[in-house]
Amino acid sequence: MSRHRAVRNLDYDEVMDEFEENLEEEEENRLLMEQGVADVRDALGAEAAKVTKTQIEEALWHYYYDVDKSVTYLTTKFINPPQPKAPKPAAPKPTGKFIIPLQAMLPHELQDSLHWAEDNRDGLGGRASRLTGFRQDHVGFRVPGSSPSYPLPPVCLSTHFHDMPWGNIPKGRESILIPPVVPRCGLLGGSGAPPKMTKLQALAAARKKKAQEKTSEQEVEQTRTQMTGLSVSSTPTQKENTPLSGAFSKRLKTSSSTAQGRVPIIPTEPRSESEQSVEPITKEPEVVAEPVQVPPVKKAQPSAFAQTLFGGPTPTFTIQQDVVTLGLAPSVLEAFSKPSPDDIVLAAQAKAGKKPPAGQTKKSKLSTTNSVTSSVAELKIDDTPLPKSRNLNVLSEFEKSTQKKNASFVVVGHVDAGKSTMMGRLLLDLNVVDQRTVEKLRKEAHMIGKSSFALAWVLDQRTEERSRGVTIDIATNRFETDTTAFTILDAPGHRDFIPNMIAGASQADFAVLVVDASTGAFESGLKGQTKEHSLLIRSMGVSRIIVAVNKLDMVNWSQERFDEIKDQVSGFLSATGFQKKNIAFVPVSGLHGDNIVKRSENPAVAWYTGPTLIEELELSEPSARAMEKPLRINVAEVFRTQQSQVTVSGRVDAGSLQMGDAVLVQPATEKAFVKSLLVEDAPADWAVAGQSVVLHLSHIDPIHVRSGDIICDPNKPIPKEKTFNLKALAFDFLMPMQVDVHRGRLHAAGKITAMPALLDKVTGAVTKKNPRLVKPGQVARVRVELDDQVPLEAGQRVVLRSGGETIAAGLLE
Ligand SMILES: Nc1nc2c(ncn2[C@@H]2O[C@H](COP(=O)(O)OP(=O)(O)OP(=O)(O)O)[C@@H](O)[C@H]2O)c(=O)[nH]1
Repeated sequence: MSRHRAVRNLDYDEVMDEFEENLEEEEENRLLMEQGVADVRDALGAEAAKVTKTQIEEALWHYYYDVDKSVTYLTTKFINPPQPKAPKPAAPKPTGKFIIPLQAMLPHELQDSLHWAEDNRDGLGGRASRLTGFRQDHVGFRVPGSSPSYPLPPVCLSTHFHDMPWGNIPKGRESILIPPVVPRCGLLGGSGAPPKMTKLQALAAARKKKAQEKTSEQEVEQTRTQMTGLSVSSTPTQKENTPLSGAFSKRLKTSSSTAQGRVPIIPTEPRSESEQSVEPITKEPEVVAEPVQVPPVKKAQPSAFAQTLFGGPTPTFTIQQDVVTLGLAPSVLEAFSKPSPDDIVLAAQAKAGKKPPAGQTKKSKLSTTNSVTSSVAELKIDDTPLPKSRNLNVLSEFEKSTQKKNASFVVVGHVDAGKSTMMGRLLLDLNVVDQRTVEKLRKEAHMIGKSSFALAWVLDQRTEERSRGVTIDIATNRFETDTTAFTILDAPGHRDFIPNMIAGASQADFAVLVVDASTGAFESGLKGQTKEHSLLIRSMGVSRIIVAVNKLDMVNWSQERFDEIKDQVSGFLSATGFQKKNIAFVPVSGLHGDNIVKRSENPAVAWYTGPTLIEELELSEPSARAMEKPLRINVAEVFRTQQSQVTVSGRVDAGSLQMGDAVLVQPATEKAFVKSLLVEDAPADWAVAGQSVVLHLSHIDPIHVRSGDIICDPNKPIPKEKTFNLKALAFDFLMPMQVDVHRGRLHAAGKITAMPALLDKVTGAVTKKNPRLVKPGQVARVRVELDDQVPLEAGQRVVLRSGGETIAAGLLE
């Protein structure tokens, strides 16, 4: 078994613990020796002067502090040495029948020394052989590796070598043989005073001996497992030698620490067979007379373990050495022979952008590449200069301007009530759309059997809308009268597209409610979206409404029908919250253009002398503008243009802005700059509340801007809320339930968590606390909790829907 394997099999923690314990025992041994010397001197009496203290100590050490044996030995050897016997005739040389090892001819002290040396071939403490009871008698000596053992007669060197020339020493020059009590070769390779055998050395030797007997692969695997679980702390002293940072450096430090503190780290070359031989021992000192001199002994190379325990040549720490001298299995060595991919990445990061070194696995390369790619992708390097601001006083500019007043209205009503056709007619008669375009649309509509939708196609421009004959999303268009610039928000009437209608209604100053006057259509519409749209627009703050009683041509312009519808709708609208002064009725035919822009020339409509639709529109005042409040723009659409990767359209709900302004996008909380802007589709330097704008933003990534977001003043941003209280008008039964919250283009999932009170519709006073149920038509304070944070603030209007139905709408408190 190699020394490495033996070292691996040691439990280093246990060894070190015992080493510390034995330091204390060293002191006990010293006291014991002093006491023994004193006892021996007492026993020798006057003869004690003939021996030195060193001889006494060696005797005591040899006989394990046995005073009697030590006295006998000292008396025999030093005080009353036996007279040398006369040389005997030459002994018969051993025959070839019995080959007796030379060791067997040595005195038992030398035999011990020889065994001790054998035990120390590889540098580990062989003195343990004596402490562990390994004593060999010179009779029946058994040579390891040879068998059988042969009983031999006692021999002595003087007898054995009596015929040797150098053995014929003149009598006067004879000296007394003092066999070395402790051999000078071995563990530490020292030649000075014999070191004491400590328990720790004995333990190490015993374990080595034991470890040598273990050779199975199972034990190797077990050792690997133990090494894997080995846990040691790092020491700062290794930091100087391990300049790498990160996990790799940490592991190096740990490894070094382990080696330094517990494991031998000096790589030692395996000794040659010659070095491991017992040849030096065979040249051990002869039995010579005084002076006592120990012949030079070849120094054994101190073992790595011995160096660790007792010190030795200054070790040289290198990373590779640390790993190698751990004596790990090849697979383990391989695993730690190179920096791990993580270490490489960390090192590369530390070196700021240098290429990772080769040798990584494909997987690590891929992950590193992905990481770098994503990092690069996340880099937002917008080196375009910031837009220059003219630092205008926008409100002052607005006052000085000669712009027409802006007004936007949403066109609502039941599906197929004629909303798009009516707006098409309006644009046609206002020459916003020329007759040629309408003729073209008429032909196209005719080709698919939808000739009657030609005017509607002026606004319904999507293929699906045209093929299906229904409006799907809000269609915007603009026209101007002498006094006002109008923005049309043509909303879908189909119930499936209510959220889009809500988005349109949120941008409107007032509304045009289109009612189909044909037989049966009005009634069905009243039960359908006529009623729902009316409730919604009122709940969303629209206070002015123009009811266009359409398709009267289909009922021969019946005044009765008109009056009937007027009565029913006005009653309903009043109940919804519209004031009578803000409700207007106009008998029209969108398809034929009666009373849209031009007063009807049909005699059947002579009974109506009131304003046309366009006149009613002009009579409608836009709602109050919150120009002096912090900037709030409700983002309707986000798209890409030549001017900017991030272009948004929407309506300025509050405040003002100008080119070059910094803005904040919520809920992303991302800053951007207004590169340029359009107001009512025309380039402008500034915009104020109530205007529809298109903003070209810079210094922001498109992923941070979505429909429904709020662009706001970065100094006074709109808060992001997850819960809010709502003063809601119930369209359906309300109770704690899941709801969808709609605000403009924003849709957010949430739930009604509480209904603190029922409120009076007019005064807003609490009429009942904590109702279990809110009935349709009642107003209540409800608490809504959202799944995610949403930019919300008091004064905003939101709609609650559930299961595809509008169940409530109201005002944030
Ligand atoms: N006779 C007659 N038909 C009309 C009039 N206005 C619209 N229509 C017809 O009504 C049908 C629906 O018209 P649209 O304008 O698409 O109705 P809408 O309200 O916009 O429909 P959605 O937007 O899908 O809800 C078309 O066939 C029109 O020709 C009208 O004044 N008289």
